[in-house]
Amino acid sequence: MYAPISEVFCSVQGEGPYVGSRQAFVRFAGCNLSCPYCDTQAEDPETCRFEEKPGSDIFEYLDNPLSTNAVERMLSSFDNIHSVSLTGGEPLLHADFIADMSITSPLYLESNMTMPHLAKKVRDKLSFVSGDVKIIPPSSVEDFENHIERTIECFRILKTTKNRDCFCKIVVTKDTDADDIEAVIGAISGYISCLVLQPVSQPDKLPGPGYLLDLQEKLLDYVDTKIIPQTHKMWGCL
Ligand SMILES: C[S@@+](CC[C@H](N)C(=O)[O-])C[C@H]1O[C@@H](n2cnc3c(N)ncnc32)[C@H](O)[C@@H]1O
Ligand SMILES: Nc1nc2[nH]cc(C(=O)O)c2c(=O)[nH]1
Ligand code: SF4
Ligand SMILES: [Mg+2]
Repeated sequence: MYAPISEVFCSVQGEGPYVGSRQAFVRFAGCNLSCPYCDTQAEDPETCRFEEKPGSDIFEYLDNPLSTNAVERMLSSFDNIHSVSLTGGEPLLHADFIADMSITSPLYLESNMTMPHLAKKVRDKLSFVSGDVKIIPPSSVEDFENHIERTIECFRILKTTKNRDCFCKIVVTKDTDADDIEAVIGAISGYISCLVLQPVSQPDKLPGPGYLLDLQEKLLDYVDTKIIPQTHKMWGCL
């Protein structure tokens, strides 16, 4: 199996409840959405950059697409990791590649949770699911109701079990509608271990602290709700 991958590196998880845990990251190229706040390049790159020594800022470049064997070889150079983060872009677009991967470290999926038929293909391989709910404007998604139905179905498929921790992250901007969040959390609260409200990184789109704290108070009626900003950007690591 082959997939376009933009980077492979070792860092610590900078978001959500596992913040600070040492991870290897595999960033798949391409996405089915275009969230207005997205901080990651969407296009398929010709090469994948591989930072063999963590934090060195020295990269080796490999031609895309990469084989599962090539990715497994890169990952085997990283020691003492908690898990391997599969991110992107949207990693579920490469569900067959993920299903084909054979590594001993636990797999941690970062997904936009919009493609339930692909979620089914990888369900049994995942130990951690960091599932986003994308509250995005009509310009970014054709049919919002159907988008949310598919999101709920993905959470049902990838829900927390005795072998898997599934939690939810929502990027909150000053345009995010609290009622939209409440409706979807009401539907998925039984599937997740917690909800993380992730304030958007762009300062001009940031909601005020009062808005976030009111939202947290409301959502705590449904599920354990934390407010955690991205931390990796603060200290300049990948
Ligand atoms: C780049 S995405 C890749 C995985 C998947 N496509 C998704 O959106 O979950 C990884 C994480 O970064 C978050 N993210 C992207 N842009 C952001 C921003 N400007 N501020 C805060 N979080 C952001 C996403 O919401 C997601 O939780
Ligand atoms: N350190 C670090 N933590 C992360 N958590 C989610 C990331 C992502 O882009 O998916 C990410 C990332 O790119 N770097
Ligand atoms: S789903 Fe993830 S990668 Fe795709 S545009 Fe949205 S934030 Fe970016
Ligand atoms: Mg990121």
